[in-house]
Amino acid sequence: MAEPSAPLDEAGLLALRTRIDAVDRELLALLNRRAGLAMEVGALKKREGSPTFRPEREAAVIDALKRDSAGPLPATAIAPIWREIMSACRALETPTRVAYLGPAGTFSELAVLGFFGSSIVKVPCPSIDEVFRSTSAGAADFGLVPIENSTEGVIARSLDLLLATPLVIVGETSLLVQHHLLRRIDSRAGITAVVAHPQALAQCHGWLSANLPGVERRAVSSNAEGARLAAEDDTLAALAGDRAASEYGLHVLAPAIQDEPHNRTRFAVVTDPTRQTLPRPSGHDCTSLVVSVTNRPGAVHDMLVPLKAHGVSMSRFESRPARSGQWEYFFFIDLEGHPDDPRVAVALDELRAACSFFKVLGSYPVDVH
Ligand SMILES: O=C(O)C(=O)C[C@]1(C(=O)O)C=C[C@@H](O)C=C1
Repeated sequence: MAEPSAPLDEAGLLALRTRIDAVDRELLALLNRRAGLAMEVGALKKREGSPTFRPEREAAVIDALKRDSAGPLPATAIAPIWREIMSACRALETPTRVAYLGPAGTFSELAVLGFFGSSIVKVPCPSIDEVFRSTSAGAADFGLVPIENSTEGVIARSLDLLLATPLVIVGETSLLVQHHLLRRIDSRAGITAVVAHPQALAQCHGWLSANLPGVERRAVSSNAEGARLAAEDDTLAALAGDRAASEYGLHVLAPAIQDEPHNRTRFAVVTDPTRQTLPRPSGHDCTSLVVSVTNRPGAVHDMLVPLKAHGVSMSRFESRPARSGQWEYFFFIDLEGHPDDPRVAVALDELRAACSFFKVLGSYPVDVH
């Protein structure tokens, strides 16, 4: 039996809440003062034809506040609070339109809200190709696409489009991705098919084999689309996250059934470099490239020598077949640093000289949590 709780000190509670109300009024006045200053920045930028969104500035603001915070707010609470504040301030300057793999309720949408905050114009798209197309055509200022998953590896279509289109990466963000088994009725009996994006079906392969053997796995364009279908058909179950469950009113039959509990997806934020300025150094940056070398012994080793020689660290090295039929590969490389740093610039120049193909996909602030 639980201990009977002590009677609440009503007077003490009221006094504390009155003080919280007073602090909230102060915060509101300060936030409005901040918003006014952001509007002045916006007017200045408009006069100079300069874009509103400055990811390196936002990353630096958050980094500095996390460093200087005296607590007791945990450092992890700082980034989401200030992302929202800056999102609202940015929206007063100009609306930011962001394309992503929709519909409502996808992990991509969650990543968009985490990165840009909620004061944006959402442009949900039916495919990754459409995200690139909308951003290239100027229907969106930015696009957000998944590029790799910690369980399943690269998202090939995103990498192929980064290679093939002139869009550049200006930011990154990552999400812990938990898939639940969702259904309109609260029972596992009579499920004829599990519908989800192929990546989610793959990430839950072990659980589905053990718990729903023989049930069809049907690939659809997104997990949210699967949830939408499951909301209309009682014979279907979907694999999707909390947001899709609440968006489509589905029961969680089994929570977090992905085979890898720490399943993370990394997303890239892309833009058209003719419409937006590229991020300047934030102090903690990543440069992404795609390169190819002629197929000869030692070629990959030689290509990487300049990085070691100039002390530039590599945080990712991924190969994709070049589809030439010659066993040639494209290598997707992430380096630590920004080309404004002379060490990185020299390493990049030497690397370029050692490659038969070389393209910088973008330099951007490392994800801040
Ligand atoms: O500093 C700027 O350039 C601003 O426009 C202000 C501000 C902010 O709210 O702090 C808003 C948008 C930018 O992306 C960066 C920062």
